Amino acid sequence: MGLLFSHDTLPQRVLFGTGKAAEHLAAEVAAFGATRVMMIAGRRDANTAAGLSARLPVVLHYSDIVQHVPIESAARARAAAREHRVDLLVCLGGGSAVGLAKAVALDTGLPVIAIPTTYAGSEATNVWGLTEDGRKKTGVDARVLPATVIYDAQLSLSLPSGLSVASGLNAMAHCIDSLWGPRADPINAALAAEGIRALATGLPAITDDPAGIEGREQALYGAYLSAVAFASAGSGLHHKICHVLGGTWNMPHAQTHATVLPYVLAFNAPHAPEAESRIAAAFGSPTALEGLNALRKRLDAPRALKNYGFDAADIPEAVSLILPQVPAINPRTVTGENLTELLTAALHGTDAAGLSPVKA
Ligand SMILES: NC(=O)c1ccc[n+]([C@@H]2O[C@H](COP(=O)([O-])OP(=O)(O)OC[C@H]3O[C@@H](n4cnc5c(N)ncnc54)[C@H](O)[C@@H]3O)[C@@H](O)[C@H]2O)c1
Ligand SMILES: O=C(O)CCC(=O)CC(=O)O
Repeated sequence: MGLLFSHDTLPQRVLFGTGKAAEHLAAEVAAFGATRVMMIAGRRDANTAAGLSARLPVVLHYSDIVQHVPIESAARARAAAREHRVDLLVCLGGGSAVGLAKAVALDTGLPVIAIPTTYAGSEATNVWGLTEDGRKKTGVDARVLPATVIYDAQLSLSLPSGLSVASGLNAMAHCIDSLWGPRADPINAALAAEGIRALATGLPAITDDPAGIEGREQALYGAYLSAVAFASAGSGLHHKICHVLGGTWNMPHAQTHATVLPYVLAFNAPHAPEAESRIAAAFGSPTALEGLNALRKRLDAPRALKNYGFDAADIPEAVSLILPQVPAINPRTVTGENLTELLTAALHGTDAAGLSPVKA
């Protein structure tokens, strides 16, 4: 059969330019006609946020940001936005800052301008996430898609190499999972392949020269492509696993993704030949797993879930929480047995290539 697919492109303006964030932000705030801006940025970013918004009509600087957006944190931010009669949300920071802005937008319908400083990619998706009683819930809603994204590599220079690697591999996971996600299509695949290439170029450049701009620009560009592909394709097996681990054991998002990725790739790739050859080609390596592993080695990537708050005793609960969420279509059938094997290998950081092949 020829090509047969449907694809939704999300409406969003992207402004890219190193050293241009203040100029781009001022123009966007003016274009919105905003007069009461809520600036969401963590304490670490307070000075940068103040500098970027010095001449803007900011009525509230908000810094109470918690990873995985607990509902209590969302409620506080929503109340503050209402109290200050905010008409535009601007968020500066990683996925946690963007996630909080999305939580406010979900409730209020306020537009969001996102200025990301990690490679998490939340800025380019219409996906929200909230955590309640140790369970992370996600959903899709047009209201949470930032209207404008402003990428400025200068603002990511302070992201330490280790976090850059972990976050960049979070973006890599968006690319790889989008090749077998529930709504995978050729457009997502093209974006993902270019995202893999950009990240595989940018991340080593960052670790070689953390103060250099080119690697940071490539990583931001790759992160954007990865998020567009992920938003369109939907969560595949990898994201379902990391979503449960992050929400239930409050594990650090980027490091969890970076650790789990080679195991899901080793698990699925032998059963997804088209995805496997696309990933391999994007890495310029004989196989997808070899390409990813070579990059991970070069970057000294996060290796074992046991280093991030997960324990062998947690595996049965993780399996029981993940199994009902496994996408209906995955290249390889997921069972309690093979999922336990995958999580056990990721827990200890053993060679992903050693995962058992599917039984005939
Ligand atoms: N909804 C979506 O589509 C989507 C996509 C990806 C991630 N997320 C969510 O985003 C969150 C994770 O985002 P994250 O991995 O960016 O983590 P994060 O935003 O929590 O940032 C991680 C750490 O890096 C620090 N940091 C961020 N930028 C920095 C910089 N430039 N310099 C120095 N330090 C910096 C932060 O202060 C924090 O301590 C999770 O809650 C995840 O679920 C959502
Ligand atoms: O905002 C969320 O928590 C849900 C989407 C998400 O986290 C994507 C990812 O796992 O990287």
